[in-house]
Amino acid sequence: VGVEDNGTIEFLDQNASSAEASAERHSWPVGSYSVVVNDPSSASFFFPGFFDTHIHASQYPNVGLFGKTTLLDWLNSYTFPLESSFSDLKVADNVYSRVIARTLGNGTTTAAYYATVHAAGTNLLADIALKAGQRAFIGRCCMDANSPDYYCDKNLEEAQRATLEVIEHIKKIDPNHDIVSPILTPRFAASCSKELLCWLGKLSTETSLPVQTHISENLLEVELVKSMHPFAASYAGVYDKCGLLHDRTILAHAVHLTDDERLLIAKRGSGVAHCPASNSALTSGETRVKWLLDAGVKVGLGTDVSGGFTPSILHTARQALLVSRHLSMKGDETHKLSIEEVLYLATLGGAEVCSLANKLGNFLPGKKWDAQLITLDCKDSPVDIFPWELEKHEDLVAKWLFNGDDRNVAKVWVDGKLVAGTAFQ
Ligand SMILES: Nc1nc2[nH]cnc2c(=O)[nH]1
Ligand SMILES: [Zn+2]
Repeated sequence: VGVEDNGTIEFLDQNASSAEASAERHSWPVGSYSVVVNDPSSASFFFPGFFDTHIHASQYPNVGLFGKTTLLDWLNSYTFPLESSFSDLKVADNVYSRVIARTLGNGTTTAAYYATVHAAGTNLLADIALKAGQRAFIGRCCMDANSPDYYCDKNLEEAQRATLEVIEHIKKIDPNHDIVSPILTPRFAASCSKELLCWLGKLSTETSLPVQTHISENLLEVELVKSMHPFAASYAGVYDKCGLLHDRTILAHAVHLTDDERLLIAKRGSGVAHCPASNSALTSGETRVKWLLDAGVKVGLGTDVSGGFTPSILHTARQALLVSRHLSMKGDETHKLSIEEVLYLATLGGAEVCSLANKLGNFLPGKKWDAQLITLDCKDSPVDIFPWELEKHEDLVAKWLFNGDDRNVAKVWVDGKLVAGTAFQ
């Protein structure tokens, strides 16, 4: 793969014998290129970097901790107490550094992060992502209603001020948002006033900034939203009436949508972050991914750490495949997702949800080199490969999906730069 200095993919050679030979064939002058070559006789391959379209960076210490709770009691007993501790920047620094190192090491080259309500901690998350070289959408969590006194925006004005502070900070550290971008983040309709939702919708229209939020994750939550916001006919309608449903909006979960909501979301061009590990852990339900795709809704994968127990998108893709089979066991085979389909959700699907498919998501020349080098025959590999399997590329990918982990991620590039992996020094 020939990559220009600015990280853009210039060419792909299926049969390159060496970097030099390949560069010469494409008339690249010596020294002006960077060509990465993979040995086809090894159990290794390049793969596009993963997109995590929904992850709460601040909840990383709680991965695996959810007991038998469901969404609303989980928020009160596990989540809000942890997030409130991010008023301490030492806690924020420790957790954010580790979650970024961990996700990058698992091949996540782009992540849409929730931080907490704290502006200073959220700014720190942006600093850490930029320094580590991970593409990141950074959201300060807005929550001015129906939230605990010890952890909330005290009023509308406070939510507005803190939101603008984070946008300003990120503009300063990455003016063109090449690597880190702010994302407007109403936590969910059940924790925001109508005034705050509509202010964020207006801000999004004026600035073109993206939006992320939760939708229809849990049946009790759906009822709560209905009672809090009777001005709209549906959960999706609340966001729509406030100008928050557009083609830069990421909606996490979307488990219990009605058909009308599905069509509205498709019409507005919003994307869904499918979070299968979280939906199983918190017994939220089973998102009908094929049903969404059939209507033209964009779908990517989200770990939803720490409703989800794994920071790995590979593991999340595995969960997406299994959840689709649980849906199909109820009698409708059309729900079943293939290996190719869940890996599409993990990469190009995620790029579409993040409105980045024009520059990321696969290896078409002209796109950016955000990539992983996967090696299945590495030291301590969790995957056993047999000699007769080396030529069967589809089988190698299947074995990787079901048994691989971060030990198989040898190198991770973002924007053409090597940023992580077991071979990263
Ligand atoms: N999974 C999940 N759903 C939410 N709904 C509102 N907040 C949250 C959260 O932190 N995690
Ligand atoms: Zn979430």
